[in-house]
Amino acid sequence: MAVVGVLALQGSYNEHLAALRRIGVRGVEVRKPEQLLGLDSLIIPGGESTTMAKLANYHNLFPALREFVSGGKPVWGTCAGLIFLANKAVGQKTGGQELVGGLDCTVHRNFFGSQLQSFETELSVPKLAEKEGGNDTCRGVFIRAPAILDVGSDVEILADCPVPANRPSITISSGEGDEKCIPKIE
Ligand SMILES: NC(=O)CC[C@H](N)C(=O)O
Repeated sequence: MAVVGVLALQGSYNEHLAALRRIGVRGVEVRKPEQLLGLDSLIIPGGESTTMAKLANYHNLFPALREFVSGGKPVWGTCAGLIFLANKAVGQKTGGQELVGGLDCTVHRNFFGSQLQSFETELSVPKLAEKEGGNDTCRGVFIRAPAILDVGSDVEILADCPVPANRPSITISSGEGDEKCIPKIE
């Protein structure tokens, strides 16, 4: 049976492990570099990416995570996990944070604002339904969520969501002076 690793440093790793159990898939907690060996795929859960990065540094996990990602096995990052996988992140805390990288995109860490601007919405995912079966919509939960600002030409976008009208305007620092991030509103 395939073994799915779940990065278990901080955040919603228990929920991912419980979801895997519910569908009869073996999930294992990953906290040390050697625990990545022999996994068939990896989930990096949501949580708080700065804290997660500090813990990953403490456990010397970044080199092994990068090796796993570049090895080409499936890796799924939700929320903070997505931030981990992005090649570039903006809106970081002072001093920045280390990223695993591998996904050719730029993310904004807290694009939608504070916890109060968290929201749920129905996402249209026809391409996913075509490939995997099931409904062509799926409930999206955006908890202090990041947004993907741009992607490389090899990235396939399976779903997107309009920017909510109540999203606060955020000033982001690109490292080359401050700039205003003005999202496309559909
Ligand atoms: N739900 C989440 O994982 C939120 C991620 C959070 N914005 C961060 O910077 O890590």
